[in-house]
Amino acid sequence: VQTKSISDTPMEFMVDFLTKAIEIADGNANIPEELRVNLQKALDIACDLDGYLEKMSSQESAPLAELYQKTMEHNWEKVVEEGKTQFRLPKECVTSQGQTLNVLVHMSKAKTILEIGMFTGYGSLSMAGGLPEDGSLVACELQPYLKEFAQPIFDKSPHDRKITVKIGSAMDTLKELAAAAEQFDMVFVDADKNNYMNYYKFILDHNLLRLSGVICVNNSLFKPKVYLKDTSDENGFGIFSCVNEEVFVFKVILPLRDGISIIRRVPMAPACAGTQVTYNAIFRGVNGRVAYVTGAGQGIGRVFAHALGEAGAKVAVVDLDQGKAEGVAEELTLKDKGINCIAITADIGKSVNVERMIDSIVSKWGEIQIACNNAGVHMDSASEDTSNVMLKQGYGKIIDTASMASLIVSHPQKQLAYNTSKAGVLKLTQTLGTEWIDRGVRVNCISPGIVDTSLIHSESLRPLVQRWLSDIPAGRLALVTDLQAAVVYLASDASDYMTGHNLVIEGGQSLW
Ligand SMILES: C[S@@+](CC[C@H](N)C(=O)[O-])C[C@H]1O[C@@H](n2cnc3c(N)ncnc32)[C@H](O)[C@@H]1O
Repeated sequence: VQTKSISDTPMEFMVDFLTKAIEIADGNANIPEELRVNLQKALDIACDLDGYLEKMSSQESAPLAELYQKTMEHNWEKVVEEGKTQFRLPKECVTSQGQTLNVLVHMSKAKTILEIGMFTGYGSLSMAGGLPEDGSLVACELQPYLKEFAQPIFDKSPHDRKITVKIGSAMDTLKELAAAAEQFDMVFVDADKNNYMNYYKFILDHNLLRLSGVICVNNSLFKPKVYLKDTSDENGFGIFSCVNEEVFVFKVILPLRDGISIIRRVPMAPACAGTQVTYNAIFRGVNGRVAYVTGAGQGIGRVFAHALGEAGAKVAVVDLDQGKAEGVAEELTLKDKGINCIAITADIGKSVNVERMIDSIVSKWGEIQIACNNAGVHMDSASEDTSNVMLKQGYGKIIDTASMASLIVSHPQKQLAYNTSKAGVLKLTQTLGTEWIDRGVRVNCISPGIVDTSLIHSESLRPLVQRWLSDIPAGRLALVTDLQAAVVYLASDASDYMTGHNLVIEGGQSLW
C-alpha cells in the first residue's frame, strides 16, 4: 500500500510535528540528548502504528487490492482538468478502513447498507464482502465518472451483485429512498462533510435507519480539529447526543485513522416497560399510552383513532393512503382536540412496511401499548411485529377488528373470503389471547355488525340495505360512533380480565 502524501489523521499530524521537532533538535547543539531520544521514541511510536495495524489485519481480496492500486495510480489532476469530475478528488479520499468496515458489517449482522460517498468503491466493496449472500448495499455518489471507474473491478468480485450505485446528490437519493420506505441496517457516512449533520438528521428523522441499526461516520476527528483548544467542532458530533426530543442515540468514536463514529439509535426508555399491572381499585384509562390504528384513514379506523386520542392516548394514524392518514392526523391535532399523533403511510400487507411502522412509533414514543389491527385482513403480520415490542415490555393491548361475520353467515350477499378471514381473525384473537395473557398482553376483538360507512354505499350493496334492516332487532345499521367506547374499553386497564374475547356490537343481528 502506498504512503499517503497528505496528512489526514491525528497520528499523521503527530508524525509531522515530531519529525519537525527532531529536525530542530538535530540542528541545535544546546538541546539535551535525552530530549532528542524521547522525541525519537515518540516519533517511532506514532510512525509505526498504522503500518503495524495494517500488517496484523487480514489482507484484502484481489479485486480490493486492484481497486486500491488503480485509485492510487490514477491521474486525478487530469480527470478534473478534462472536466470528467466537477471537483478535484484527491486519492486520499479512499477509505483506509475497508477491513474494519467489513468486520463491522459482519458483526452487526447487517443485511442492508447505505453508503454516502462511494469514490472509487473501496469501502463499498469491502462492506459488501461482509454482507451475507442476500445482502445489499446502496452507494451514493455525485460523480458519474466514479461509477465507470469502479464498475469493471466490482464486476470481477463475487460481491458485485450486492452493490447498487446511485449517481446524483446524496440528499436527493436519501429523499428517494425515504419516499420508497427503504430502511438500512447500517449507514456509512463518508462524503460532503459540511452536510454530515444534515445527512445524519435526515436519516434518523425519516427512519432510513432500522431501530437496531448503526450509523458509521467517517473522519469524525476531522484532522484532530474537534478536540483541540481554539478549534471548533463545526459538525457538532462532539456534543450531539440526540437528534430531536424523540430520537436518542448511543455513540462512540473509535480513534482509528481519522476517527470513525459508531452511532446506534435507541428507543426512549419505555415509560410502561415492565410495569406491573396495577391492582388499585381505580380504573386507569389510556391517558399517555401509545396506540396505533391501522386503516385509520377512514371509517371505523378513523373513529378508533379519535376515540383513543380523546381518551388521552398518543395515536399513530396508519393508512395505505398517505393523504388519508395525514388528513385524519390533522383532524386529531385541531385545536379543540390537540391529540399527540403521527401519520404513517404503510401497506401492512408487506412485512417491511409493518417493521418500519413499528420502528417509527417506537423511535418516536419509545413504546406501544395499544395495537388496533383494524385494516383489512392483514392484521396477522402487524400483530406479530407489535407483539415483539409488547412481549418485551410485558404489557400490551391488541385489539383486532373482526366482524359479526366471524359468527354468522351474512346474507343474501356472497362473501366467502370475508367470512372465512373474519372467522380466522377471531380464532387468532382467541389463541393469542390465551397464549399471551401470562406475558401481560391481552388480545381481544371487536365484531361490528353492518356499519354505515361509505363501503356499503356501493351500487352492488345499496339495494341490500332494506333487506339487512329487517334482520336487525335494533332497526338500524351500526354507526361508527357505536364502536368508539368499545375500543377505549379494550385499550384500557378496565378490560384487563378480558382476553380472547369477541366484543360483538351488531344491534342484535346475530341473534335473529
Ligand atoms: C471521502 S470520499 C468517499 C470514500 C469512499 N467511501 C471509500 O470508501 O473510498 C467522498 C466521495 O463523496 C462524493 N460526494 C461529495 N459530495 C457528494 C454529494 N453531495 N452527494 C454524493 N456524493 C458526494 C465525492 O465525489 C467523493 O467521491
